Amino acid sequence: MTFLTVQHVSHQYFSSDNYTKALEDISFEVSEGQFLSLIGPSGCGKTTLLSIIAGLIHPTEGTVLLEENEIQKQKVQLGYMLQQDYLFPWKTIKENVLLGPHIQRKKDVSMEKQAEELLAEIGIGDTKNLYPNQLSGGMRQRASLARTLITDPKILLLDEPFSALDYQTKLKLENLVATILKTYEKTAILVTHDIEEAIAMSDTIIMLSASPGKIHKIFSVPEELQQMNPFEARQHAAFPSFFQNVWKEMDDLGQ
Ligand SMILES: Nc1ncnc2c1ncn2[C@@H]1O[C@H](COP(=O)(O)OP(=O)(O)OP(=O)(O)O)[C@@H](O)[C@H]1O
Repeated sequence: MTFLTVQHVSHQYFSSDNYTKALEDISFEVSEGQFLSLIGPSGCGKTTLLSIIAGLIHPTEGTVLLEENEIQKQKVQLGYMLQQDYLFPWKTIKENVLLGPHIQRKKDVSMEKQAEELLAEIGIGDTKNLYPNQLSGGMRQRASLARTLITDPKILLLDEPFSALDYQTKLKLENLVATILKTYEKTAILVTHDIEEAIAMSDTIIMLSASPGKIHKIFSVPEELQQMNPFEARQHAAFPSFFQNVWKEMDDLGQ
């Protein structure tokens, strides 16, 4: 069954004296457990599309359905991971992770145990009583991942979550996120400027063209790369030729 359906979505931003046509007639489907990436030139509407899928922006035209119900008419648990971690500086890492459950009034010992287990699983168990300013950027993004996962979101929306990290940390985090999402069988949509990252992490890549953003091409990542973690995928013989195909297509957009 199709999990998420984006149907004929167009969006315009209006201001007092003009308007910007950000997206035009975007349609695609995502199945449960799929990892989809959105790529395209700067300003092509990737973040706008992610915000529409999150229900934060109402599209000028079209609809987004989750399990056949309009996303804006239901209370869907979505997870968001952004370039900035937005951890609260006055709360410990464990308290930050427990923020979602506390808002949902799930304030019991089992949640605390789950937070600790999650932090341990993503490799920062010993930071639970520290404050965000005592952690490196990569560790903070790990904490942000734990905070997202503890609410058991139906979909994870990832808006360039690794772009502020150094290359080494970024590779480690890509691996961790991909592995965790596979383990928990989560559906994810990643916005990225990085073609390599999109190939290494996802099953499907949607390339948008700009002004307004339209679907230019949908790529299926080669099966053998999908089976691997991002680090292994980058080493595989099929990676460079597929990268070249995607790169050429992006280059042909000339934007
Ligand atoms: N709040 C807003 N008001 C008016 N125009 C906006 C607003 N947000 C985005 N836009 C415009 O909509 C278009 C798409 O922007 P969006 O941020 O979605 O693109 P993007 O592909 O995510 O960009 P980037 O890759 O640079 O992050 C751009 O022309 C942008 O200037």
